[in-house]
Amino acid sequence: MNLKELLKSISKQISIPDVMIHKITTNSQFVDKNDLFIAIKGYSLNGHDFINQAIEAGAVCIVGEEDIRGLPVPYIRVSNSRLALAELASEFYGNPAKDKKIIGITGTNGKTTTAYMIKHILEDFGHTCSMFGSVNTVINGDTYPSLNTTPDALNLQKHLAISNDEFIIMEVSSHGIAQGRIHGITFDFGLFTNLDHDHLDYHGDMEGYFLTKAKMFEALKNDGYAIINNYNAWGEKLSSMLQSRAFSLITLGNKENDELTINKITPGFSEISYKGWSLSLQLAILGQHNTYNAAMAFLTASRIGVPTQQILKSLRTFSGVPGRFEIFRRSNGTTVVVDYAHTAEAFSNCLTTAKTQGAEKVFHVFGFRGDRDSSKRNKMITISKKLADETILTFDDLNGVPSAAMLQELKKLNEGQVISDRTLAIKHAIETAEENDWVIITGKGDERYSLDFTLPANSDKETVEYVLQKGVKKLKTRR
Ligand SMILES: CC(=O)N[C@H]1[C@@H](OP(=O)(O)OP(=O)(O)OC[C@H]2O[C@@H](n3ccc(=O)[nH]c3=O)[C@H](O)[C@@H]2O)O[C@H](CO)[C@@H](O)[C@@H]1O[C@H](C)C(=O)N[C@@H](C)C(=O)N[C@H](CCC(=O)O)C(=O)O
Ligand SMILES: Nc1ncnc2c1ncn2[C@@H]1O[C@H](COP(=O)(O)OP(=O)(O)OP(=O)(O)O)[C@@H](O)[C@H]1O
Repeated sequence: MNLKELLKSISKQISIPDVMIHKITTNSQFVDKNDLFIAIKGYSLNGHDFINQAIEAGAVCIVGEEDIRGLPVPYIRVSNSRLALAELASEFYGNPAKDKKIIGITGTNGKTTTAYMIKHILEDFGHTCSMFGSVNTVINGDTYPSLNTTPDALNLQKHLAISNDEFIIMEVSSHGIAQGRIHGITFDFGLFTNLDHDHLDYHGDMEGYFLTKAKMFEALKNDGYAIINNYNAWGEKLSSMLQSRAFSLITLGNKENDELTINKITPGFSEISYKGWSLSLQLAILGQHNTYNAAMAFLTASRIGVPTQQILKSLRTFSGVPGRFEIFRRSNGTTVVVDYAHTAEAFSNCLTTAKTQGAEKVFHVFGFRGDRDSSKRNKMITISKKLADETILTFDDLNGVPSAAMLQELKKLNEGQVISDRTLAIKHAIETAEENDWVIITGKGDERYSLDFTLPANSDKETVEYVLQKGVKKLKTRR
């Protein structure tokens, strides 16, 4: 694309070279000849510090938000580099969002599961779907690993440009919203699953976190649908905020105005009321929280036009998401669950499910990601100690925190049991548990990477398969 043409919306500078740019990048290490480099102030580093490196590597123009002069190539100063990045990326890829039907899912928990459920229902009915989320990215039937829950603006626009699918189902994280990754995108559907204490290191307090999530609904089309889970108090608050908006507001809850009500949840089977009909919702996966996710998926698919009985049929065959309440059995009968819970409410759902399934004793193994919201840790410990019979703390992704400091923190939080080596902690719990006991491991799910390079980056699923000798003979020490 011609650089002058690309920059016309943000700069009237006549000295912009008349060149075809090769690509846009925000990382000086990836700059090639004739690239446009956009300097972003990051969480830990500042892209403006890498401008000279970018120019040396061949950047023909720089966009940034700091006052910088005397560069050998044109420098365009904008008020917000991240927003400029989103606008330029959209322009560069031909404004791909405008013709797409986009379903945005936000909330603390349940985004991935709900996204998978919607994809499964729509595909069963013959639609094609792209999906951008924390587990992986699926476009035109091909699967790629995901870097972030919500792709950065450049990748998002690129993904949209290459997708030929009828629907785009995307998880929208609060970081993604705050960092302008979805700037310029408009949604046909906006889903809010719930809100629980998380990411307050980034958002300050629950109100700030909530308002960031709520911003996604500013980008909902007037003829679109907001689908909100009012069983969560934050959902109710969001619903009342959205009352006067032009789009349709559809709620899941237990009040008269709610379109779908969950009357009874039993393992694998729930009774729901939908538009006056009494229906039974059957799921092959466990976890009472999954009934809420299924109800959100139901409401979405229903508005898209999938018949009710067809939706219920698809939900019955939904096999779950890797590392989300995934169940394994030891030869002695012990049930082992790998889950991705990161909040107190998610812990409560998991541990309660084990008890309602008849677990005699529940062993709970988990840790905390280093350098991330430490204010939620006490709540998580409290709920684990209340609902589990044995709480075993271990290392999660240290994310740069020295192991000695994390060990000290774990010992302070749980005077009982701390086994720092995650594999050993999991092995200990599984080998101690008896026939009717459950071992619940929360934190890494099937996440096969680590932000830290000091510990092996195995997922909990891999570790459990190794401990149970299910095909994995040797645990890889990927870092
Ligand atoms: C803390 C954070 O948000 N980091 C994100 C950020 O990293 P970054 O490397 O750009 O930031 P940085 O290191 O401060 O660098 C600043 C700038 O300098 C540039 N730079 C840096 C070094 C260099 O040599 N040259 C150079 O130009 C960088 O390219 C960048 O533009 O931008 C990257 C590209 O978009 C993201 O992948 C990365 O997400 C990391 C992996 C992360 O953990 N993010 C979390 C906070 C996150 O976004 N999570 C949510 C989900 C949360 C949830 O719901 O559980 C998500 O949507 O994924
Ligand atoms: N509706 C729900 N309410 C409460 N907890 C839930 C709900 N759905 C899932 N969970 C819990 O949250 C964990 C993560 O689920 P899921 O991956 O679907 O959520 P997410 O919003 O995508 O989370 P993340 O952004 O951390 O990947 C699950 O393993 C489960 O413990």
